[in-house]
Amino acid sequence: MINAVGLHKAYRLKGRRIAALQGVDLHVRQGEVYGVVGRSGAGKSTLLRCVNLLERPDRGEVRVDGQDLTALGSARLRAARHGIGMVHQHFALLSSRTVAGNVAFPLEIAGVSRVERRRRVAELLDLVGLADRARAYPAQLSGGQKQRVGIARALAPRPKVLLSDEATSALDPATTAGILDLLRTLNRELGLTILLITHEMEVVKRVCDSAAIMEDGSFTESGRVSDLLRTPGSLLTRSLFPLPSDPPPGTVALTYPDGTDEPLMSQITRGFDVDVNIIAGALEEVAGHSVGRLNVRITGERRAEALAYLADNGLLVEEVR
Ligand SMILES: Nc1ncnc2c1ncn2[C@@H]1O[C@H](COP(=O)(O)OP(=O)(O)OP(=O)(O)O)[C@@H](O)[C@H]1O
Repeated sequence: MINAVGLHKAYRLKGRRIAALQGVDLHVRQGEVYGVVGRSGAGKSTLLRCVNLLERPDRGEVRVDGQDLTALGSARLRAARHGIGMVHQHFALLSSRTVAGNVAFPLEIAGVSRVERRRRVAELLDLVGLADRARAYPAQLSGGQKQRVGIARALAPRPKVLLSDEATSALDPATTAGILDLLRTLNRELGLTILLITHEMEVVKRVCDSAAIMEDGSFTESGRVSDLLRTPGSLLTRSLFPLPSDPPPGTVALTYPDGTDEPLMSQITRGFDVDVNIIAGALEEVAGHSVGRLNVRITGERRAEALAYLADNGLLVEEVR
């Protein structure tokens, strides 16, 4: 749905050249939630602005829904942007307009009739759980409610893609969870493709099907979260699941990407005559799936066979040296 290849972007600031994007390839599948996570200054906002061409990349190509945005003139680009909604960290609502007036705004610009606007605004406010606040002004809303208005407004032109620029970073954890769950629901029910940028791993953990880690203008790791959880040495896996203590050398870190239904530990103790001592462990939810991490000491003559058995059964097996 979003395919960006070889994106480069540099800024000039007081005679200094700042390379914000240094060859980013981004592939977001239709209907998935994709998170780009990284520290402040990594280039996340620049990347997002290059995806809808609010910022023109110096080099590289951006395709959204099959259309090469980098090749379009300004009129066709404006039209293409109707297919790409955006929500902002600080909501960007018009304070002089009511909730309904904010959501109706893009529809007015697009020349949608008054009757149709009313119908659509009511539908959108219902969708984001704000049907009873249509006449309120932004100043009368909580942060979470403001972001719901921002989301409803972004969805008004029926975009296929939603870009989220740190949509939850100004919100407290409970409100963040509510907004992320709303994004997940919209993703599932409307088939909306969502690209979000964030500096919080928790956001990736809660909603993302795929993710990339961004550092100094490029991706150091990217892919489906379920695949990254199977990738030895994955930074994302380490950041999502720091083990409770520094794992002692000679132990093994095990990741269960598909939950912990199989009694694999008892199978290896019986099947390979090894002893298993559990040192630390955690079970977490990742985008609605449970993922386990264990740090264990395994001893016995057939230890190597036991580890191979675990890997064959879908576990990521990493020896701690
Ligand atoms: N308009 C601009 N002019 C000059 N430099 C800029 C501009 N926009 C971004 N930069 C610089 O480009 C680099 C990447 O910035 P960007 O905002 O994309 O990072 P980010 O990961 O989104 O960080 P943050 O979360 O703090 O916004 C930074 O060094 C930033 O200072």
